[in-house]
Amino acid sequence: MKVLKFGGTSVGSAALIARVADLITRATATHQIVVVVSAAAGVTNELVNAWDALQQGALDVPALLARMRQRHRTLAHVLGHHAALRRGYLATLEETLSQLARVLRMAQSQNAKPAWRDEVLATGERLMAPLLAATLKARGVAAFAQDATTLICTDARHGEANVNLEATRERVQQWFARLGKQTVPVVTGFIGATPEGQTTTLGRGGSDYSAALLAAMLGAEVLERWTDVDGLYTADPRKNPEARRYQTLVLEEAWAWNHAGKLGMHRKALDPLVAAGIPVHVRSTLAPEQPGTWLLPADTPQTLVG
Ligand SMILES: Nc1ncnc2c1ncn2[C@@H]1O[C@H](COP(=O)(O)OP(=O)(O)O)[C@@H](O)[C@H]1O
Ligand SMILES: N[C@@H](CC(=O)OP(=O)(O)O)C(=O)O
Repeated sequence: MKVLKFGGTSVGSAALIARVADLITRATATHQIVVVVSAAAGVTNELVNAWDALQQGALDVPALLARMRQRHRTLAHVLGHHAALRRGYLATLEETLSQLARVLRMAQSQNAKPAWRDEVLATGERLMAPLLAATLKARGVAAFAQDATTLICTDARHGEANVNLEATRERVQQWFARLGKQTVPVVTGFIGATPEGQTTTLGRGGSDYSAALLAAMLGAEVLERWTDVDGLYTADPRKNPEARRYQTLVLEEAWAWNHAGKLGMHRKALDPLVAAGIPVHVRSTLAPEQPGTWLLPADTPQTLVG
């Protein structure tokens, strides 16, 4: 099986979501697939800003809800003429926005708690996973959205929660064993929950870590990390035009560089993969024909790449 992770830049428009759904559909022809998805580009930032404004007593809740509704209604154009799927998604959108409004109003009327901030930040992923699942269903794929709060067990360090690996492994493996081989779960990245069921977040960029946990715990053949650049570079290619793409990296070396902040991924993104010896293939959703970058465990036979 493979785990495919799509970051926010890969699902930032209806056209990109359609492209992502096509990539996933193609992958199901040869592999059992688990998808991990982030919030649409910019949505988590908007939620962070909203929370900060709330702290200063300056948040306009109806205006925020209207912007979130508009953005996701526009993204839902990807469902085209699939009226029932579109209706289903719009109902989920309204339920999720009502939940967001409820938490924001609670936070406005009492001392805002870090747990509520995580509940607010989780909204972006909770709006994207059902949309991508519906888009896959429109292509005949048996997909469903999976809220990761039932899979990723964490402590209560809100904003940057620590994952309980043993509890998470047990849940993830039991959950996966019950899935049909043709079924494609679309899991919300970035979020988990405390043993009491309180939503937590794994730190900004945390979907990389969510995907790595699932890939390691399921013994995936590979974790495909789909993003907006065609691999990992010697420096951030957006800031440094001289940056050069790596074709392959030794996973264990990349792990150290990533902890030093040099590869643009969540700090813990490679931890579970190094421990389990799972390769990573970093690829571009904008240019899927490009070879990308392979991160290979030190003992991988080179013939596996290709
Ligand atoms: N060494 C690096 N190699 C590749 N990309 C990097 C590197 N350092 C930083 N980045 C940045 O990481 C970005 C992709 O990560 P991110 O913005 O989180 O995307 P996603 O939406 O896929 O999660 C790239 O657009 C790039 O600017
Ligand atoms: N949406 C979250 C989690 C994440 O990982 O996003 P992305 O994959 O787009 O970096 C964030 O912006 O922090």
